[in-house]
Amino acid sequence: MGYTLCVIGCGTMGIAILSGVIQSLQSRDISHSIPKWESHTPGTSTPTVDTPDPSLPSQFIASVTRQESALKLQHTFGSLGGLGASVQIVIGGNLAAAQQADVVLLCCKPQQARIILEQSGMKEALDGKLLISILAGVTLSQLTAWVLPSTKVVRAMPNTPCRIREGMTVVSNLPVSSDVELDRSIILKIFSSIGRCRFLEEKHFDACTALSGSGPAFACIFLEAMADGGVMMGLPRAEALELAAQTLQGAARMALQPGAHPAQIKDSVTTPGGCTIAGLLAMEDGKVRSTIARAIQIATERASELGQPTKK
Ligand SMILES: NC(=O)C1=CN([C@@H]2O[C@H](COP(=O)(O)OP(=O)(O)OC[C@H]3O[C@@H](n4cnc5c(N)ncnc54)[C@H](OP(=O)(O)O)[C@@H]3O)[C@@H](O)[C@H]2O)C=CC1
Ligand SMILES: O=C(O)[C@@H]1CCC=N1
Repeated sequence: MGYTLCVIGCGTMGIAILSGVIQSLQSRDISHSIPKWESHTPGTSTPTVDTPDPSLPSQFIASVTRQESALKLQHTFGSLGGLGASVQIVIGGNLAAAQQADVVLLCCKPQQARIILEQSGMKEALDGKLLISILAGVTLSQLTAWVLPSTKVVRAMPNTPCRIREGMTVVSNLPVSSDVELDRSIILKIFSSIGRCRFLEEKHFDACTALSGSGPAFACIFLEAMADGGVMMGLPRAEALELAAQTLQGAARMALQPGAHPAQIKDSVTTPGGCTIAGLLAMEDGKVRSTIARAIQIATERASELGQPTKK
Protein backbone atom coordinates (compact mmCIF):
# COMPACT_ATOMS: atom_id res chain seq x y z
CA MET A 1 0.00 0.00 0.00
CA GLY A 2 1.39 3.41 -0.97
CA TYR A 3 0.50 6.85 0.31
CA THR A 4 -2.40 9.23 -0.36
CA LEU A 5 -1.65 12.11 -2.69
CA CYS A 6 -3.97 15.09 -2.56
CA VAL A 7 -4.09 17.93 -5.11
CA ILE A 8 -5.55 21.13 -3.70
CA GLY A 9 -6.70 23.25 -6.64
CA CYS A 10 -6.98 20.64 -9.37
CA GLY A 11 -7.15 22.69 -12.58
CA THR A 12 -4.92 22.65 -15.67
CA MET A 13 -1.74 21.71 -13.81
CA GLY A 14 -3.33 19.50 -11.17
CA ILE A 15 -4.98 17.51 -13.97
CA ALA A 16 -1.73 17.40 -15.98
CA ILE A 17 0.25 16.04 -13.02
CA LEU A 18 -2.36 13.60 -11.70
CA SER A 19 -3.21 12.30 -15.17
CA GLY A 20 0.48 11.77 -15.94
CA VAL A 21 1.16 10.03 -12.63
CA ILE A 22 -1.91 7.79 -12.93
CA GLN A 23 -1.09 6.82 -16.52
CA SER A 24 2.46 6.13 -15.45
CA LEU A 25 1.31 3.93 -12.56
CA GLN A 26 -1.10 2.12 -14.85
CA SER A 27 1.65 1.44 -17.37
CA ARG A 28 3.88 0.59 -14.36
CA ASP A 29 6.64 2.98 -15.49
CA ILE A 30 6.54 4.83 -12.18
CA SER A 31 7.72 1.77 -10.26
CA HIS A 32 10.86 1.58 -12.37
CA SER A 33 14.13 2.34 -10.71
CA ILE A 34 15.28 5.94 -10.93
CA PRO A 35 18.69 6.08 -12.63
CA LYS A 36 19.96 9.28 -10.97
CA TRP A 37 18.76 11.48 -8.13
CA GLU A 38 18.50 14.65 -10.12
CA SER A 39 17.49 13.88 -13.63
CA HIS A 40 15.61 11.25 -15.48
CA THR A 41 14.93 10.74 -19.15
CA PRO A 42 11.51 9.16 -19.71
CA GLY A 43 11.51 5.68 -21.15
CA THR A 44 15.10 4.81 -20.21
CA SER A 45 14.49 2.82 -17.03
CA THR A 46 14.03 -0.90 -16.55
CA PRO A 47 11.06 -2.68 -14.91
CA THR A 48 11.24 -3.86 -11.31
CA VAL A 49 9.14 -6.40 -9.40
CA ASP A 50 5.75 -5.44 -8.00
CA THR A 51 6.54 -4.79 -4.31
CA PRO A 52 4.66 -2.29 -2.09
CA ASP A 53 6.61 0.96 -2.20
CA PRO A 54 6.00 3.68 0.43
CA SER A 55 7.28 6.29 -2.04
CA LEU A 56 4.54 5.53 -4.57
CA PRO A 57 1.05 7.05 -4.37
CA SER A 58 -1.84 4.61 -4.33
CA GLN A 59 -4.82 6.83 -3.42
CA PHE A 60 -5.65 10.18 -4.95
CA ILE A 61 -7.78 13.14 -3.90
CA ALA A 62 -8.53 16.15 -6.11
CA SER A 63 -9.99 19.25 -4.48
CA VAL A 64 -11.83 22.13 -6.21
CA THR A 65 -14.58 24.59 -5.25
CA ARG A 66 -17.04 24.43 -8.16
CA GLN A 67 -19.41 21.65 -9.24
CA GLU A 68 -18.48 22.39 -12.85
CA SER A 69 -14.79 21.72 -12.11
CA ALA A 70 -15.68 18.50 -10.28
CA LEU A 71 -17.65 17.23 -13.28
CA LYS A 72 -14.69 17.95 -15.54
CA LEU A 73 -12.37 16.03 -13.19
CA GLN A 74 -14.80 13.13 -13.04
CA HIS A 75 -14.83 12.93 -16.81
CA THR A 76 -11.06 13.40 -17.22
CA PHE A 77 -9.92 10.94 -14.55
CA GLY A 78 -12.79 8.53 -15.25
CA SER A 79 -11.66 8.25 -18.86
CA LEU A 80 -8.29 6.92 -17.63
CA GLY A 81 -10.10 3.92 -16.06
CA GLY A 82 -8.63 1.89 -13.16
CA LEU A 83 -6.82 4.19 -10.75
CA GLY A 84 -8.21 7.22 -12.60
CA ALA A 85 -11.75 6.19 -11.78
CA SER A 86 -10.76 5.81 -8.11
CA VAL A 87 -9.70 9.46 -7.69
CA GLN A 88 -11.76 10.99 -4.88
CA ILE A 89 -13.07 14.36 -6.05
CA VAL A 90 -14.03 16.82 -3.33
CA ILE A 91 -15.82 20.15 -3.63
CA GLY A 92 -15.07 22.79 -0.99
CA GLY A 93 -13.32 20.23 1.22
CA ASN A 94 -9.65 21.24 1.29
CA LEU A 95 -9.32 20.60 5.02
CA ALA A 96 -10.74 17.07 5.01
CA ALA A 97 -8.67 16.31 1.89
CA ALA A 98 -5.46 17.50 3.57
CA GLN A 99 -6.31 15.53 6.72
CA GLN A 100 -6.69 12.33 4.71
CA ALA A 101 -3.53 12.91 2.66
CA ASP A 102 0.09 12.00 3.30
CA VAL A 103 1.45 14.31 0.61
CA VAL A 104 -0.25 17.52 -0.54
CA LEU A 105 0.34 19.09 -3.93
CA LEU A 106 -0.75 22.74 -3.86
CA CYS A 107 -1.87 23.69 -7.39
CA CYS A 108 -4.18 26.66 -6.80
CA LYS A 109 -3.57 30.19 -8.11
CA PRO A 110 -0.72 32.03 -6.33
CA GLN A 111 -3.06 34.56 -4.70
CA GLN A 112 -5.23 31.78 -3.16
CA ALA A 113 -2.43 30.04 -1.27
CA ARG A 114 -2.53 32.07 1.90
CA ILE A 115 -6.30 31.78 2.34
CA ILE A 116 -6.20 28.03 1.74
CA LEU A 117 -3.22 27.38 4.06
CA GLU A 118 -4.49 29.67 6.82
CA GLN A 119 -7.93 28.07 6.92
CA SER A 120 -8.71 26.98 10.48
CA GLY A 121 -7.34 23.47 11.14
CA MET A 122 -5.16 23.35 8.01
CA LYS A 123 -1.89 23.84 9.91
CA GLU A 124 -2.67 20.77 12.02
CA ALA A 125 -3.83 18.81 8.96
CA LEU A 126 -0.43 19.41 7.34
CA ASP A 127 1.59 18.69 10.50
CA GLY A 128 4.66 16.61 9.59
CA LYS A 129 3.52 16.18 5.97
CA LEU A 130 5.22 16.95 2.67
CA LEU A 131 3.67 20.01 1.02
CA ILE A 132 4.71 20.56 -2.60
CA SER A 133 3.74 23.95 -4.02
CA ILE A 134 3.79 24.51 -7.78
CA LEU A 135 2.71 28.14 -7.42
CA ALA A 136 4.59 30.69 -9.48
CA GLY A 137 6.15 33.47 -7.43
CA VAL A 138 5.07 32.26 -3.96
CA THR A 139 8.30 31.83 -2.04
CA LEU A 140 9.37 29.18 0.46
CA SER A 141 9.58 31.84 3.15
CA GLN A 142 5.93 32.82 2.51
CA LEU A 143 4.77 29.21 2.44
CA THR A 144 6.64 28.18 5.60
CA ALA A 145 5.18 31.17 7.45
CA TRP A 146 1.66 29.85 6.72
CA VAL A 147 2.26 26.29 8.03
CA LEU A 148 3.73 24.68 11.17
CA PRO A 149 7.53 24.29 11.32
CA SER A 150 7.00 20.51 11.14
CA THR A 151 5.48 20.71 7.65
CA LYS A 152 8.08 19.89 5.00
CA VAL A 153 7.64 22.48 2.28
CA VAL A 154 9.17 22.30 -1.19
CA ARG A 155 8.51 24.21 -4.37
CA ALA A 156 8.17 22.52 -7.74
CA MET A 157 7.87 24.18 -11.14
CA PRO A 158 6.36 21.72 -13.64
CA ASN A 159 4.85 22.45 -17.06
CA THR A 160 1.81 21.38 -19.06
CA PRO A 161 3.61 18.59 -21.03
CA CYS A 162 3.51 16.63 -17.73
CA ARG A 163 0.06 15.67 -19.01
CA ILE A 164 1.64 13.55 -21.75
CA ARG A 165 4.58 12.61 -19.53
CA GLU A 166 7.01 14.88 -21.37
CA GLY A 167 7.18 17.51 -18.65
CA MET A 168 10.08 19.43 -17.18
CA THR A 169 9.94 19.97 -13.45
CA VAL A 170 12.38 21.83 -11.26
CA VAL A 171 12.20 21.14 -7.51
CA SER A 172 13.71 23.21 -4.69
CA ASN A 173 16.07 21.59 -2.20
CA LEU A 174 14.47 19.61 0.62
CA PRO A 175 14.16 21.23 4.05
CA VAL A 176 16.46 19.99 6.83
CA SER A 177 13.50 18.56 8.80
CA SER A 178 12.83 16.20 5.94
CA ASP A 179 13.34 12.42 5.79
CA VAL A 180 15.62 13.19 2.85
CA GLU A 181 15.74 9.76 1.28
CA LEU A 182 12.00 9.02 1.39
CA ASP A 183 10.91 12.55 0.49
CA ARG A 184 13.33 12.78 -2.45
CA SER A 185 12.09 9.43 -3.63
CA ILE A 186 8.45 10.54 -3.35
CA ILE A 187 9.16 13.74 -5.29
CA LEU A 188 11.23 12.03 -7.96
CA LYS A 189 8.70 9.26 -8.45
CA ILE A 190 5.97 11.84 -9.03
CA PHE A 191 7.85 14.14 -11.37
CA SER A 192 10.27 11.73 -13.09
CA SER A 193 7.29 9.59 -14.04
CA ILE A 194 5.85 12.52 -16.01
CA GLY A 195 9.00 13.84 -17.64
CA ARG A 196 12.37 15.15 -16.54
CA CYS A 197 12.96 16.36 -13.01
CA ARG A 198 15.88 18.14 -11.42
CA PHE A 199 16.62 19.93 -8.17
CA LEU A 200 17.72 23.58 -8.24
CA GLU A 201 18.09 26.29 -5.62
CA GLU A 202 15.02 28.43 -5.02
CA LYS A 203 16.80 31.57 -6.25
CA HIS A 204 16.42 30.20 -9.81
CA PHE A 205 12.69 29.57 -9.58
CA ASP A 206 11.41 32.72 -11.29
CA ALA A 207 13.71 32.06 -14.27
CA CYS A 208 12.58 28.40 -14.37
CA THR A 209 8.95 29.54 -14.19
CA ALA A 210 9.53 31.69 -17.28
CA LEU A 211 11.72 29.24 -19.21
CA SER A 212 10.12 25.85 -18.67
CA GLY A 213 6.85 26.78 -16.89
CA SER A 214 5.74 29.33 -19.50
CA GLY A 215 7.98 27.81 -22.18
CA PRO A 216 5.33 25.62 -23.88
CA ALA A 217 3.43 28.81 -24.76
CA PHE A 218 6.55 30.48 -26.18
CA ALA A 219 7.48 27.36 -28.13
CA CYS A 220 3.98 27.21 -29.62
CA ILE A 221 4.28 30.78 -30.91
CA PHE A 222 7.43 29.71 -32.76
CA LEU A 223 5.72 26.53 -33.93
CA GLU A 224 2.68 28.42 -35.24
CA ALA A 225 4.90 30.96 -36.99
CA MET A 226 6.82 28.18 -38.75
CA ALA A 227 3.56 26.59 -39.86
CA ASP A 228 2.25 29.98 -41.05
CA GLY A 229 5.34 30.29 -43.24
CA GLY A 230 4.60 26.88 -44.72
CA VAL A 231 0.97 27.86 -45.33
CA MET A 232 2.16 31.08 -46.99
CA MET A 233 4.18 28.91 -49.36
CA GLY A 234 1.13 26.75 -50.16
CA LEU A 235 1.30 23.88 -47.66
CA PRO A 236 -2.04 22.74 -46.22
CA ARG A 237 -2.43 23.91 -42.57
CA ALA A 238 -2.60 20.45 -40.98
CA GLU A 239 0.53 19.23 -42.73
CA ALA A 240 2.36 22.48 -41.99
CA LEU A 241 1.59 22.07 -38.27
CA GLU A 242 2.70 18.43 -38.30
CA LEU A 243 5.98 19.31 -40.02
CA ALA A 244 6.65 22.19 -37.64
CA ALA A 245 5.83 20.20 -34.47
CA GLN A 246 7.80 17.10 -35.42
CA THR A 247 10.76 19.24 -36.55
CA LEU A 248 10.83 21.10 -33.21
CA GLN A 249 10.52 17.81 -31.34
CA GLY A 250 13.36 16.27 -33.39
CA ALA A 251 15.64 19.28 -32.93
CA ALA A 252 14.89 19.40 -29.18
CA ARG A 253 15.60 15.69 -28.78
CA MET A 254 18.91 16.12 -30.66
CA ALA A 255 19.81 19.04 -28.36
CA LEU A 256 19.18 16.79 -25.33
CA GLN A 257 21.67 14.16 -26.52
CA PRO A 258 24.82 14.03 -24.35
CA GLY A 259 27.46 16.42 -25.70
CA ALA A 260 25.12 18.04 -28.21
CA HIS A 261 25.00 21.82 -28.69
CA PRO A 262 22.30 23.78 -30.56
CA ALA A 263 24.92 25.75 -32.51
CA GLN A 264 26.43 22.51 -33.79
CA ILE A 265 22.99 21.20 -34.79
CA LYS A 266 22.27 24.49 -36.60
CA ASP A 267 25.62 24.44 -38.39
CA SER A 268 25.12 20.86 -39.57
CA VAL A 269 21.88 21.90 -41.32
CA THR A 270 23.42 24.98 -42.89
CA THR A 271 24.87 24.19 -46.32
CA PRO A 272 27.16 27.00 -47.57
CA GLY A 273 25.24 29.25 -49.93
CA GLY A 274 22.08 27.20 -49.26
CA CYS A 275 18.56 28.00 -48.18
CA THR A 276 19.07 27.53 -44.42
CA ILE A 277 21.58 30.37 -44.13
CA ALA A 278 19.21 32.57 -46.13
CA GLY A 279 16.44 31.84 -43.62
CA LEU A 280 18.75 32.24 -40.62
CA LEU A 281 19.85 35.71 -41.76
CA ALA A 282 16.20 36.76 -42.16
CA MET A 283 15.59 35.61 -38.56
CA GLU A 284 18.62 37.53 -37.28
CA ASP A 285 17.38 40.64 -39.13
CA GLY A 286 14.14 40.26 -37.16
CA LYS A 287 16.10 40.11 -33.88
CA VAL A 288 14.49 36.77 -33.12
CA ARG A 289 17.11 35.75 -30.54
CA SER A 290 16.93 38.87 -28.42
CA THR A 291 13.13 38.96 -28.75
CA ILE A 292 12.85 35.42 -27.36
CA ALA A 293 15.49 35.96 -24.68
CA ARG A 294 13.81 39.22 -23.58
CA ALA A 295 10.49 37.38 -23.35
CA ILE A 296 12.09 35.03 -20.80
CA GLN A 297 13.56 38.03 -18.96
CA ILE A 298 10.19 39.82 -18.77
CA ALA A 299 8.31 36.66 -17.81
CA THR A 300 10.87 36.06 -15.02
CA GLU A 301 10.30 39.56 -13.69
CA ARG A 302 6.53 39.04 -13.78
CA ALA A 303 6.85 35.62 -12.09
CA SER A 304 8.61 37.28 -9.16
CA GLU A 305 5.56 39.50 -8.62
CA LEU A 306 2.98 36.71 -8.55
CA GLY A 307 1.51 35.87 -5.16
CA GLN A 308 3.11 38.94 -3.58
CA PRO A 309 0.89 41.06 -1.30
CA THR A 310 0.80 44.27 -3.36
CA LYS A 311 0.49 42.63 -6.79
CA LYS A 312 -2.38 40.74 -8.47
N1 LIG B 1 -0.62 26.57 -16.24
C1 LIG B 1 0.67 26.30 -16.28
O1 LIG B 1 1.24 26.02 -17.35
C2 LIG B 1 1.47 26.32 -15.03
C3 LIG B 1 0.95 26.80 -13.83
N2 LIG B 1 1.69 26.79 -12.69
C4 LIG B 1 1.11 27.24 -11.43
O2 LIG B 1 0.09 26.30 -11.14
C5 LIG B 1 -0.96 26.91 -10.43
C6 LIG B 1 -2.28 26.52 -11.06
O3 LIG B 1 -2.31 26.98 -12.39
P1 LIG B 1 -3.40 26.39 -13.39
O4 LIG B 1 -3.53 24.93 -13.18
O5 LIG B 1 -3.04 26.92 -14.72
O6 LIG B 1 -4.71 27.12 -12.84
P2 LIG B 1 -6.23 26.68 -12.96
O7 LIG B 1 -7.06 27.90 -12.81
O8 LIG B 1 -6.44 25.83 -14.16
O9 LIG B 1 -6.45 25.76 -11.68
C7 LIG B 1 -6.68 26.26 -10.41
C8 LIG B 1 -7.63 25.32 -9.72
O10 LIG B 1 -7.81 25.74 -8.38
C9 LIG B 1 -9.17 25.50 -8.03
N3 LIG B 1 -9.46 26.38 -6.89
C10 LIG B 1 -9.70 27.71 -6.86
N4 LIG B 1 -9.90 28.14 -5.60
C11 LIG B 1 -9.75 27.04 -4.80
C12 LIG B 1 -9.84 26.83 -3.41
N5 LIG B 1 -10.09 27.82 -2.55
N6 LIG B 1 -9.66 25.58 -2.96
C13 LIG B 1 -9.40 24.54 -3.80
N7 LIG B 1 -9.32 24.69 -5.12
C14 LIG B 1 -9.48 25.92 -5.62
C15 LIG B 1 -9.94 25.82 -9.30
O11 LIG B 1 -11.16 25.12 -9.38
P3 LIG B 1 -12.52 25.82 -8.87
O12 LIG B 1 -12.67 27.06 -9.69
O13 LIG B 1 -13.56 24.81 -9.04
O14 LIG B 1 -12.26 26.11 -7.43
C16 LIG B 1 -9.01 25.27 -10.36
O15 LIG B 1 -9.33 23.92 -10.61
C17 LIG B 1 -0.68 28.40 -10.43
O16 LIG B 1 -0.25 28.76 -9.16
C18 LIG B 1 0.41 28.59 -11.46
O17 LIG B 1 1.32 29.60 -11.07
C19 LIG B 1 2.96 26.27 -12.66
C20 LIG B 1 3.52 25.79 -13.80
C21 LIG B 1 2.85 25.80 -15.08
O1 LIG C 1 1.39 32.06 -16.60
C1 LIG C 1 1.58 31.71 -15.43
O2 LIG C 1 1.57 32.54 -14.51
C2 LIG C 1 1.81 30.25 -15.11
C3 LIG C 1 3.11 30.01 -14.44
C4 LIG C 1 3.97 29.31 -15.45
C5 LIG C 1 3.05 28.99 -16.52
N1 LIG C 1 1.86 29.46 -16.30
